[in-house]
Amino acid sequence: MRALLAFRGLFARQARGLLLALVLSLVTLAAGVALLGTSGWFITAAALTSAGLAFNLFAPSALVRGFSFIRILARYGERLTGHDATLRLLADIRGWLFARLFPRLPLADRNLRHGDLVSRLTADVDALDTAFLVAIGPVTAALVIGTTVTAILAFLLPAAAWVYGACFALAVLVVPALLVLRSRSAGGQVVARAADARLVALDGIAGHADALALGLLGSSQANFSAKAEALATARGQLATLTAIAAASVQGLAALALVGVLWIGLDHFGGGSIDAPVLVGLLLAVLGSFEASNAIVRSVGKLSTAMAAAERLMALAETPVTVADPAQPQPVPPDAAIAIDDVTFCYGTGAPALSNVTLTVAPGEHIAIVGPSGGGKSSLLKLLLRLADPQSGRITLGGVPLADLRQADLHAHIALLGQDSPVFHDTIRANLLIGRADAGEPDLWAALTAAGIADFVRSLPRGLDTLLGETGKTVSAGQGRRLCLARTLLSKAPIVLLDEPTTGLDRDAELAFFGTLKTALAGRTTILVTHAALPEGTVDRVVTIRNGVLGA
Ligand SMILES: Nc1ncnc2c1ncn2[C@@H]1O[C@H](COP(=O)(O)OP(=O)(O)OP(=O)(O)O)[C@@H](O)[C@H]1O
Repeated sequence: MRALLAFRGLFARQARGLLLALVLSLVTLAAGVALLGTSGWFITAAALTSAGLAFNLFAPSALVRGFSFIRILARYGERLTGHDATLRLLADIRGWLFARLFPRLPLADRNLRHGDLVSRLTADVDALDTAFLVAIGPVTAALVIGTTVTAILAFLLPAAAWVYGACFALAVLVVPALLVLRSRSAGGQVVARAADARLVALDGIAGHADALALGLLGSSQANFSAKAEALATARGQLATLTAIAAASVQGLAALALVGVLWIGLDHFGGGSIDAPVLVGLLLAVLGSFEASNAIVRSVGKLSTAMAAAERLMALAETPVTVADPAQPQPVPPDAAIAIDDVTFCYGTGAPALSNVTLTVAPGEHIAIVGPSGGGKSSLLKLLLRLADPQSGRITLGGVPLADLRQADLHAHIALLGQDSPVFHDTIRANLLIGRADAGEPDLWAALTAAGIADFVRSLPRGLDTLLGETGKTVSAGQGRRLCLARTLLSKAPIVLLDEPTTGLDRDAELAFFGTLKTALAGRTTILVTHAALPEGTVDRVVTIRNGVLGA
């Protein structure tokens, strides 16, 4: 519950919409109860009055119609405003989570895998909407309706008010509270197992080609089936608890009805209440339990919302890997990069970099090559200050990276990674990520420098061509070049290229390297690659092996 309460500020931002939805759900319930009560009273009174001669049919029938219209309109309005406010709330929660996540990337906890993050950012956030829609709103509405019906009974049938009040309180407060308590662990299991199943599904899709080639599809399917079965078991447990609670509420509704009928018949015999009013009251009692049914049906989901909130808070409260300085310095222009005796290790493992010293002059192009695991990517990570070295220091124009604001540093250094994505959007939108205010001539200049302008020009829709999911409408080489154009568009004077030709055939790779010198002219460039570099691609090549820099 503590984790769920941590989101109250975001809930408060949507207070108006949520309050309106609450009022409308109250009107819906009240109209439903009034509709049933009036109908019971009306039908009984009409039946008891011979041919309706002495009974004014007009007023009650108008009331019945009026209440049903109010009920329909209020329910419609409640769904509209409730869902609108909830969707806005979910958008706020996602924005809040992303904002908390960015300074924490890359996450120190390597167990938090991609699929798990996806699961948290989608399903766990979605689970939070239930907190209001199914719990707070209906409970409040039910309490108002129950109190009103109890007050009416206290006026007309005082003894019945006690019976009804007790049954209703048990149905809307005690049963849901017990359900929340008993379903906590089942709710937690549902969330955790759903995340597991999603992870296995994502792994299965990502590794499908390999699993197929190695004949492992069977075990991949069996693994998914086992996870899905575990999830179904947890959901079954939650559903059983919810069904028991729903049956208890039905039992309490029946008890309240029999109690009111019993006491009512006694009063009817004594002449203190007439038949139409008694029937109207009985139906109103039945109608009011609609509210409690709604609570129980959905309060089971509160336990999943609580478990989801805990997972989200754990993510949002992950310690920040690198903190901004209290008094940041400006980034010096045209500055040399100086890596001075840097040693870095992940956790308590062996050093990924040992006593590395390297200087890169402004505008110089260097390549870092070496065997896999040598420490190339780790060095780029330190240059972007995604982690700090344990000893030694890195400076930019003499200013230690630790004295710069992360945002300033990242505006100064552009990265083209081996997995830089092409987004499912137009070429224009993909490029503008590099510089939002770039004009049409800038876009074409970047495309020309990246060697892909002719291709884009040949497309019927040019810059407005949709690239499809992960750029499936362009080749791997064209995708890389579009990413390079996006990197070039940024005004960053330092460019880091991490295995930019991964996935390209040798011809495409050579063509890509061929464009680098002119495309990046004037910018300090550090190219990390496994590929054999054609003569003249860079000014200097250094090798890194087992974390040690060599010539
Ligand atoms: N996040 C991490 N946590 C722990 N160890 C890591 C992490 N990333 C890399 N390492 C380890 O640090 C060492 C250097 O890895 P790094 O990725 O920098 O090498 P690389 O030269 O870029 O390799 P490749 O060419 O295969 O990308 C390796 O031993 C690697 O296992």
